[in-house]
Amino acid sequence: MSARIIDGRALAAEVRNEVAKGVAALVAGGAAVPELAVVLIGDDPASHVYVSNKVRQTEAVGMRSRRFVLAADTPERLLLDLIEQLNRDPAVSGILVQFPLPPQIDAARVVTAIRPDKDVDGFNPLNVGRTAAGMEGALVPCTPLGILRLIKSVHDNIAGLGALVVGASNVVGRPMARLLLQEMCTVSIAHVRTTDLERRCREADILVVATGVPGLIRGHFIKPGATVIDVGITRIKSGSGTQRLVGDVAFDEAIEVAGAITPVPGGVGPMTIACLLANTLGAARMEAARSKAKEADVTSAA
Ligand SMILES: Nc1nc(=O)c2c([nH]1)NC[C@@H]1CN(c3ccc(C(=O)N[C@@H](CCC(=O)O)C(=O)O)cc3)C=[N+]21
Repeated sequence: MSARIIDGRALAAEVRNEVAKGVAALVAGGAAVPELAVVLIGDDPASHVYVSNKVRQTEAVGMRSRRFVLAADTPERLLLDLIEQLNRDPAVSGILVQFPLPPQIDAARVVTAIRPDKDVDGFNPLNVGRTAAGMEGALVPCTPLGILRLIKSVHDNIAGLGALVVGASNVVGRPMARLLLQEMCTVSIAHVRTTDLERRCREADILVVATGVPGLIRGHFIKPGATVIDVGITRIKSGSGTQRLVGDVAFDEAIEVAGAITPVPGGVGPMTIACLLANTLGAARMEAARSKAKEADVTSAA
Protein backbone atom coordinates (compact mmCIF):
# COMPACT_ATOMS: atom_id res chain seq x y z
CA MET A 1 0.00 0.00 0.00
CA SER A 2 1.17 3.50 -0.70
CA ALA A 3 -0.15 6.57 1.08
CA ARG A 4 -1.99 9.38 -0.60
CA ILE A 5 0.32 12.37 -0.85
CA ILE A 6 -1.33 15.56 0.37
CA ASP A 7 -0.49 18.32 -2.10
CA GLY A 8 0.24 21.42 -0.01
CA ARG A 9 1.09 23.52 -3.05
CA ALA A 10 -2.28 22.85 -4.70
CA LEU A 11 -4.23 23.52 -1.49
CA ALA A 12 -2.22 26.69 -0.86
CA ALA A 13 -3.13 27.90 -4.36
CA GLU A 14 -6.80 27.29 -3.50
CA VAL A 15 -6.47 29.34 -0.31
CA ARG A 16 -4.71 32.15 -2.20
CA ASN A 17 -7.54 32.21 -4.76
CA GLU A 18 -10.10 32.54 -1.97
CA VAL A 19 -8.04 35.33 -0.39
CA ALA A 20 -7.71 37.18 -3.71
CA LYS A 21 -11.51 37.07 -4.13
CA GLY A 22 -12.00 38.23 -0.54
CA VAL A 23 -9.59 41.14 -1.03
CA ALA A 24 -11.37 42.22 -4.22
CA ALA A 25 -14.78 42.09 -2.48
CA LEU A 26 -13.52 44.04 0.54
CA VAL A 27 -12.01 46.78 -1.61
CA ALA A 28 -15.13 46.91 -3.83
CA GLY A 29 -17.10 47.55 -0.61
CA GLY A 30 -15.08 50.70 -0.03
CA ALA A 31 -12.43 49.44 2.39
CA ALA A 32 -8.74 50.27 2.03
CA VAL A 33 -6.43 47.71 0.40
CA PRO A 34 -5.20 45.37 3.19
CA GLU A 35 -1.55 45.82 4.02
CA LEU A 36 0.94 43.47 5.69
CA ALA A 37 4.00 44.85 7.47
CA VAL A 38 6.86 42.34 7.73
CA VAL A 39 9.78 43.05 10.04
CA LEU A 40 13.02 41.14 9.66
CA ILE A 41 15.96 41.51 12.05
CA GLY A 42 19.43 40.34 11.03
CA ASP A 43 20.75 38.65 7.93
CA ASP A 44 19.83 34.97 8.19
CA PRO A 45 19.62 33.95 4.48
CA ALA A 46 16.72 31.50 5.01
CA SER A 47 14.70 34.23 6.76
CA HIS A 48 15.32 36.60 3.85
CA VAL A 49 14.03 33.98 1.40
CA TYR A 50 10.88 33.38 3.47
CA VAL A 51 10.21 37.09 3.85
CA SER A 52 10.64 37.70 0.12
CA ASN A 53 8.17 34.88 -0.56
CA LYS A 54 5.67 36.40 1.87
CA VAL A 55 5.98 39.85 0.27
CA ARG A 56 5.62 38.49 -3.27
CA GLN A 57 2.57 36.37 -2.45
CA THR A 58 0.93 39.19 -0.49
CA GLU A 59 1.09 41.39 -3.57
CA ALA A 60 -0.06 38.55 -5.86
CA VAL A 61 -3.42 38.38 -4.04
CA GLY A 62 -3.96 42.14 -4.36
CA MET A 63 -2.74 43.28 -0.95
CA ARG A 64 0.04 45.73 -0.16
CA SER A 65 3.15 44.89 1.79
CA ARG A 66 5.81 46.85 3.61
CA ARG A 67 9.13 45.33 4.51
CA PHE A 68 11.40 46.56 7.33
CA VAL A 69 14.90 45.13 7.54
CA LEU A 70 16.73 45.93 10.79
CA ALA A 71 20.38 45.26 11.69
CA ALA A 72 21.16 42.14 13.76
CA ASP A 73 22.29 44.31 16.71
CA THR A 74 19.11 46.44 16.78
CA PRO A 75 18.19 47.21 20.41
CA GLU A 76 14.86 45.81 21.60
CA ARG A 77 13.59 49.33 22.35
CA LEU A 78 13.92 50.29 18.67
CA LEU A 79 11.91 47.27 17.52
CA LEU A 80 9.21 47.96 20.13
CA ASP A 81 9.02 51.58 18.92
CA LEU A 82 8.58 50.40 15.32
CA ILE A 83 5.83 47.98 16.41
CA GLU A 84 4.05 50.80 18.25
CA GLN A 85 4.23 52.96 15.13
CA LEU A 86 2.75 50.13 13.02
CA ASN A 87 0.09 49.47 15.68
CA ARG A 88 -1.09 53.09 15.30
CA ASP A 89 -0.83 53.25 11.51
CA PRO A 90 -4.38 52.87 10.12
CA ALA A 91 -3.02 51.67 6.73
CA VAL A 92 -1.43 48.58 8.33
CA SER A 93 -3.77 45.57 8.67
CA GLY A 94 -1.27 42.98 9.85
CA ILE A 95 2.15 42.92 11.51
CA LEU A 96 4.59 40.01 11.35
CA VAL A 97 7.97 40.01 13.10
CA GLN A 98 9.98 37.17 11.59
CA PHE A 99 11.51 34.57 13.94
CA PRO A 100 14.14 33.72 15.06
CA LEU A 101 15.05 36.93 16.88
CA PRO A 102 18.58 37.88 17.94
CA PRO A 103 19.47 37.21 21.62
CA GLN A 104 19.13 40.82 22.83
CA ILE A 105 15.44 40.80 21.90
CA ASP A 106 12.85 39.10 24.10
CA ALA A 107 10.32 37.30 21.89
CA ALA A 108 7.61 37.35 24.60
CA ARG A 109 7.86 41.13 24.84
CA VAL A 110 7.65 41.47 21.05
CA VAL A 111 4.54 39.32 20.57
CA THR A 112 2.84 41.06 23.49
CA ALA A 113 3.58 44.48 21.94
CA ILE A 114 1.79 43.67 18.66
CA ARG A 115 -1.82 44.87 18.72
CA PRO A 116 -3.96 41.71 19.00
CA ASP A 117 -6.16 42.70 16.04
CA LYS A 118 -3.07 43.10 13.80
CA ASP A 119 -1.34 39.98 15.14
CA VAL A 120 -1.47 37.85 11.97
CA ASP A 121 0.90 35.26 13.52
CA GLY A 122 -1.55 34.73 16.38
CA PHE A 123 1.26 34.79 18.96
CA ASN A 124 -0.05 37.63 21.17
CA PRO A 125 -1.22 36.19 24.53
CA LEU A 126 -4.74 37.52 23.94
CA ASN A 127 -5.04 35.53 20.70
CA VAL A 128 -3.42 32.48 22.35
CA GLY A 129 -6.04 32.68 25.10
CA ARG A 130 -8.93 33.21 22.71
CA THR A 131 -7.85 30.19 20.65
CA ALA A 132 -7.45 28.08 23.80
CA ALA A 133 -10.94 29.03 24.93
CA GLY A 134 -12.40 28.39 21.47
CA MET A 135 -13.56 31.99 21.13
CA GLU A 136 -14.61 33.65 17.90
CA GLY A 137 -12.48 36.41 16.41
CA ALA A 138 -9.09 35.05 17.42
CA LEU A 139 -6.19 35.27 14.99
CA VAL A 140 -4.85 31.70 14.90
CA PRO A 141 -1.20 30.81 14.13
CA CYS A 142 -0.68 30.19 10.41
CA THR A 143 1.05 26.81 10.49
CA PRO A 144 -1.58 25.02 12.65
CA LEU A 145 -4.35 26.70 10.65
CA GLY A 146 -2.84 25.42 7.41
CA ILE A 147 -2.32 21.95 8.85
CA LEU A 148 -5.96 21.71 9.90
CA ARG A 149 -6.94 22.44 6.33
CA LEU A 150 -4.49 19.82 5.02
CA ILE A 151 -5.99 17.26 7.42
CA LYS A 152 -9.53 18.18 6.40
CA SER A 153 -8.62 17.65 2.75
CA VAL A 154 -8.47 13.91 3.51
CA HIS A 155 -11.06 13.64 6.34
CA ASP A 156 -14.71 14.70 6.23
CA ASN A 157 -14.95 14.51 10.00
CA ILE A 158 -12.11 14.25 12.52
CA ALA A 159 -14.22 14.35 15.71
CA GLY A 160 -13.32 11.41 17.92
CA LEU A 161 -10.08 10.60 16.13
CA GLY A 162 -6.92 10.17 18.17
CA ALA A 163 -4.36 12.89 17.43
CA LEU A 164 -0.77 13.04 18.61
CA VAL A 165 1.20 16.26 18.24
CA VAL A 166 4.94 15.68 18.55
CA GLY A 167 6.55 18.96 19.64
CA ALA A 168 5.24 21.49 22.16
CA SER A 169 6.44 24.83 20.76
CA ASN A 170 4.35 27.97 21.06
CA VAL A 171 4.57 28.40 17.29
CA VAL A 172 3.30 24.98 16.16
CA GLY A 173 2.79 22.17 18.70
CA ARG A 174 0.72 23.86 21.39
CA PRO A 175 -1.62 25.86 19.13
CA MET A 176 -2.00 22.75 16.91
CA ALA A 177 -3.14 20.69 19.91
CA ARG A 178 -5.63 23.42 20.88
CA LEU A 179 -7.14 23.50 17.38
CA LEU A 180 -7.43 19.70 17.20
CA LEU A 181 -9.13 19.69 20.61
CA GLN A 182 -11.55 22.31 19.30
CA GLU A 183 -12.30 19.85 16.47
CA MET A 184 -13.11 17.20 19.13
CA CYS A 185 -10.09 14.98 18.50
CA THR A 186 -8.66 13.08 21.45
CA VAL A 187 -5.38 14.97 21.68
CA SER A 188 -2.02 14.13 23.19
CA ILE A 189 1.20 16.14 23.06
CA ALA A 190 4.62 14.49 23.02
CA HIS A 191 7.83 16.45 23.67
CA VAL A 192 11.51 16.01 24.47
CA ARG A 193 10.80 14.33 27.81
CA THR A 194 8.17 11.93 26.48
CA THR A 195 8.96 8.24 27.00
CA ASP A 196 7.99 5.51 24.55
CA LEU A 197 7.38 7.88 21.66
CA GLU A 198 7.12 4.97 19.24
CA ARG A 199 4.16 3.33 21.01
CA ARG A 200 2.34 6.65 21.43
CA CYS A 201 2.78 7.47 17.75
CA ARG A 202 1.42 4.08 16.73
CA GLU A 203 -1.86 4.84 18.55
CA ALA A 204 -2.51 8.05 16.57
CA ASP A 205 -5.01 8.34 13.71
CA ILE A 206 -3.58 11.81 13.06
CA LEU A 207 0.13 12.37 13.68
CA VAL A 208 1.53 15.92 13.48
CA VAL A 209 5.30 16.12 13.83
CA ALA A 210 7.05 19.43 14.54
CA THR A 211 10.39 18.78 16.20
CA GLY A 212 13.11 19.81 13.75
CA VAL A 213 14.78 16.42 14.20
CA PRO A 214 15.24 15.02 10.68
CA GLY A 215 13.86 11.51 10.20
CA LEU A 216 12.78 11.14 13.86
CA ILE A 217 9.58 9.30 12.94
CA ARG A 218 10.25 5.95 11.27
CA GLY A 219 7.80 3.87 9.28
CA HIS A 220 7.15 1.39 12.10
CA PHE A 221 6.10 4.28 14.41
CA ILE A 222 3.03 4.87 12.26
CA LYS A 223 -0.42 3.35 12.67
CA PRO A 224 -1.44 1.75 9.35
CA GLY A 225 -3.73 4.14 7.46
CA ALA A 226 -2.93 7.15 9.69
CA THR A 227 -2.72 10.72 8.41
CA VAL A 228 0.82 12.04 8.87
CA ILE A 229 1.68 15.75 8.80
CA ASP A 230 5.38 16.59 8.64
CA VAL A 231 6.15 20.14 9.79
CA GLY A 232 9.92 19.64 9.98
CA ILE A 233 12.06 21.43 7.46
CA THR A 234 15.80 21.03 7.83
CA ARG A 235 18.34 22.12 5.23
CA ILE A 236 20.95 19.45 4.57
CA LYS A 237 24.04 20.23 2.50
CA SER A 238 24.94 17.43 0.16
CA GLY A 239 28.41 16.81 -1.26
CA SER A 240 28.15 18.98 -4.37
CA GLY A 241 27.26 22.04 -2.26
CA THR A 242 23.58 21.86 -3.15
CA GLN A 243 20.94 21.91 -0.43
CA ARG A 244 18.19 19.45 0.27
CA LEU A 245 15.16 19.92 2.52
CA VAL A 246 14.23 17.05 4.81
CA GLY A 247 11.33 16.60 7.21
CA ASP A 248 10.97 14.98 10.64
CA VAL A 249 9.40 11.86 9.10
CA ALA A 250 11.32 9.19 7.17
CA PHE A 251 9.14 9.73 4.11
CA ASP A 252 10.11 6.63 2.08
CA GLU A 253 9.24 4.35 5.00
CA ALA A 254 6.16 6.28 6.12
CA ILE A 255 4.55 6.27 2.70
CA GLU A 256 4.32 2.45 2.87
CA VAL A 257 2.31 2.56 6.12
CA ALA A 258 0.37 5.84 6.31
CA GLY A 259 -3.02 6.50 4.70
CA ALA A 260 -2.05 10.05 3.76
CA ILE A 261 1.12 12.07 4.22
CA THR A 262 2.48 15.55 3.50
CA PRO A 263 5.77 15.82 1.59
CA VAL A 264 8.70 18.13 2.43
CA PRO A 265 8.93 20.45 0.58
CA GLY A 266 5.46 21.03 -0.87
CA GLY A 267 3.37 20.17 2.19
CA VAL A 268 2.98 22.36 5.27
CA GLY A 269 5.31 25.21 4.20
CA PRO A 270 3.25 26.61 1.31
CA MET A 271 0.07 26.41 3.42
CA THR A 272 1.71 28.44 6.20
CA ILE A 273 2.21 31.40 3.87
CA ALA A 274 -1.25 31.04 2.32
CA CYS A 275 -2.80 31.14 5.79
CA LEU A 276 -0.76 34.24 6.64
CA LEU A 277 -2.48 35.93 3.70
CA ALA A 278 -5.85 34.65 4.93
CA ASN A 279 -5.15 36.04 8.40
CA THR A 280 -4.16 39.41 6.94
CA LEU A 281 -7.45 39.53 5.04
CA GLY A 282 -9.27 38.49 8.23
CA ALA A 283 -7.63 41.30 10.19
CA ALA A 284 -8.52 43.82 7.46
CA ARG A 285 -12.14 42.61 7.42
CA MET A 286 -12.45 43.00 11.17
CA GLU A 287 -11.00 46.50 10.95
CA ALA A 288 -13.42 47.41 8.14
CA ALA A 289 -16.34 46.13 10.23
CA ARG A 290 -15.17 48.18 13.22
CA SER A 291 -14.84 51.41 11.24
CA LYS A 292 -18.29 50.85 9.66
CA ALA A 293 -19.77 50.42 13.13
CA LYS A 294 -18.03 53.61 14.27
CA GLU A 295 -19.37 55.50 11.25
CA ALA A 296 -22.90 54.27 11.99
CA ASP A 297 -22.47 55.46 15.60
CA VAL A 298 -21.43 58.92 14.50
CA THR A 299 -24.30 59.13 11.98
CA SER A 300 -26.93 58.09 14.54
CA ALA A 301 -25.54 60.57 17.07
CA ALA A 302 -25.74 63.44 14.57
N1 LIG B 1 6.91 35.31 12.76
C1 LIG B 1 7.11 34.22 12.05
N2 LIG B 1 6.05 33.59 11.45
C2 LIG B 1 6.24 32.47 10.71
O1 LIG B 1 5.26 31.89 10.18
C3 LIG B 1 7.56 31.97 10.53
C4 LIG B 1 8.62 32.66 11.15
N3 LIG B 1 8.36 33.76 11.91
N4 LIG B 1 9.89 32.22 11.02
C5 LIG B 1 10.24 31.09 10.21
C6 LIG B 1 9.08 30.11 10.12
C7 LIG B 1 9.22 29.14 8.99
N5 LIG B 1 8.12 29.44 8.09
C8 LIG B 1 7.98 28.86 6.83
C9 LIG B 1 7.10 29.33 5.89
C10 LIG B 1 7.03 28.79 4.62
C11 LIG B 1 7.84 27.73 4.27
C12 LIG B 1 7.77 27.17 2.89
O2 LIG B 1 7.11 27.71 2.02
N6 LIG B 1 8.49 26.09 2.59
C13 LIG B 1 8.58 25.48 1.28
C14 LIG B 1 10.01 25.35 0.83
C15 LIG B 1 10.71 26.66 0.76
C16 LIG B 1 12.21 26.46 0.57
O3 LIG B 1 12.62 26.00 -0.48
O4 LIG B 1 12.94 26.77 1.53
C17 LIG B 1 7.98 24.10 1.32
O5 LIG B 1 7.98 23.50 2.41
O6 LIG B 1 7.57 23.60 0.30
C18 LIG B 1 8.70 27.22 5.21
C19 LIG B 1 8.77 27.78 6.48
C20 LIG B 1 7.39 30.46 8.61
N7 LIG B 1 7.86 30.83 9.78
